[in-house]
Amino acid sequence: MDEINRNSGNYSDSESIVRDWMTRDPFTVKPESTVEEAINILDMHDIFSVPVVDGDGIYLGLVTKTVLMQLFLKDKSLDTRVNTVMTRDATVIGPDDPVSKAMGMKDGALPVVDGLGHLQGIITRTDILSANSGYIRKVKDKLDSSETLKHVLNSAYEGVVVVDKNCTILEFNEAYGRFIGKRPEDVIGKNVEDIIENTRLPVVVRTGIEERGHIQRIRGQDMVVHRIPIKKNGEVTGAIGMLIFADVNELYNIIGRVNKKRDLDKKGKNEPTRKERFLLGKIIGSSGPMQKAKDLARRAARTPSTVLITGASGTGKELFAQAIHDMSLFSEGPLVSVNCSAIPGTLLESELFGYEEGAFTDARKGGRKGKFELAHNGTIFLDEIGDMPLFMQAKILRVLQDRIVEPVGGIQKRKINVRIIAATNKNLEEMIKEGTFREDLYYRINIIRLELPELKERKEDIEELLLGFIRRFCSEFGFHEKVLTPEAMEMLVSYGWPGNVRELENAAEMLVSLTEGDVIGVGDLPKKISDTGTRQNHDTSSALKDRAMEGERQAIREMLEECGGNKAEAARRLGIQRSTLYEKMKRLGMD
Ligand SMILES: Nc1ncnc2c1ncn2[C@@H]1O[C@H](COP(=O)(O)OP(=O)(O)OP(=O)(O)O)[C@@H](O)[C@H]1O
Repeated sequence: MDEINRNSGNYSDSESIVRDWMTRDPFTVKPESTVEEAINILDMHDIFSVPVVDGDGIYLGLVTKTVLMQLFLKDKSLDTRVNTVMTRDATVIGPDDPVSKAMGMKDGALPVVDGLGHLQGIITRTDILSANSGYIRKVKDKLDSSETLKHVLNSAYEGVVVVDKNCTILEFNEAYGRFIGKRPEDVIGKNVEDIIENTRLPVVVRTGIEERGHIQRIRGQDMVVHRIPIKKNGEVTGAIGMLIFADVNELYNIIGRVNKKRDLDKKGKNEPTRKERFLLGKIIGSSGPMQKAKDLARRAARTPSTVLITGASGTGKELFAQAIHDMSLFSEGPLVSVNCSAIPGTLLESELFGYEEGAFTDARKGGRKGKFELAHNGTIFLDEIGDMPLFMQAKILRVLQDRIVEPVGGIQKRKINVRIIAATNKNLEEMIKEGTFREDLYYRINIIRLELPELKERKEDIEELLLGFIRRFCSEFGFHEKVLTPEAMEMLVSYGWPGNVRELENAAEMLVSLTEGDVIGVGDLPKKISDTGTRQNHDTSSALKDRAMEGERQAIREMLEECGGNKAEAARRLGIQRSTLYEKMKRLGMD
């Protein structure tokens, strides 16, 4: 039997295989069939040849029209059995052979015979034609997609280089070429080490381990690169190198933008992020003015704009400044506080701007950095800015405008990147009228204005603050948690708190430290507080309190409804601790 290259092919995967295109279950004749029977089959089905197969499906030979014609010429009987006249050495083909091997066949169809000699089918000229058109389509698609790939590579903003296992460059896009100043056609086919300095693609090819997000210095510029091995059947056949950003600063900008966007996305229109919730959660108080202040702080943190925090002493200005810094894009940098009223005017300049060596008699060797420079990439908190002498007001105007500092006695100016938060308990508008505060400076700092109300204007917060502070001090001092009697609480709430939250915090500390036992009663309160708790005051304040309590009840009820009764979620959304919510509900008779 003459086989066409059976098992000899090392054909490409995409080439058509006989098994996929042959005609299965072809017409056959038995060896004992007569020539007449064979002629009938060929005639009836208009075919050129018919295979002869025994009872076990084993292929024996082929009866063709040519052979039969010759029989007629020799006057042979129609009863002659086909096994005596069939062609035994006709060409056959294997089911796993490529269709291309069947091309150029003589007999119209080739029997397809497997390794055990069984007839699997026949492959006709029509089968070959179908297979070929399928193959051509596949090749065309492939060509199209490689064109598309080339186009994608060349329009990519990132540099891309592809090497084979010998580190020879196979692909090299235009972006990479622009960056290293070489044309792709000049580098393809060259060894990558001769083209790209410090390349680690050979290492990746050798180890098969990918490297993502590495910094590589190319042409004096730090680049972020990925190097990815290409594997086939577990073996490394090459690697891809990608230059991701034109320079690392761009990466930082992108990270900043991504973080900002993530924060914006997370807050779904205006919802605080987790970090914001955590930081603002440290600021106790859920009264309307406090919620407004927290919301403004959160929004201010998302911009680099200067913030002016105003409010009486002890209202939490510094606490808010800290929270804004912690929530802002400057939180990776330091928060540097300067109390403008505590530093003598003469020293303030060198304190803020630093000085160069030899700037004045006592100047430290090597000079000293000022607070503005120390706050570089972070936040500077100018506390009590209303107490800054006029000559200094003029000097810091320049920094606020251009972010440029000039150390005392220095000639070199320095550019700084800093977020400014100023605070004061003074009435700056009045000071401008009096001529003690510069109007131009005022407009420079009064960009985002956060006004913190006095405690007496948000009495609803007093209980929450007291409970929070008492809990904190008990835990700090290792005490069992102490509770206030309702009368003591009422008296504390009706007190005026001229020193605001600072005074209240100190009072809570004193009460926790000095009260014996776990219950803090009216007798434990400082005289100034119990004295003001007269009946008269008490009457007016309790009417006020009733209204406030009803307001609170309603707010809690609504939030609980919104949260499907989930108290933890309701507390979170109200911006208070879960335990505070429980305590409040108990006090408001909502259990
Ligand atoms: N809402 C609050 N929640 C918890 N603690 C607070 C709150 N407000 C203020 N405090 C605390 O009260 C104290 C005084 O606050 P802070 O120093 O921020 O006030 P200030 O307005 O900057 O005061 P000053 O004007 O006197 O500098 C601090 O210990 C602060 O942590």
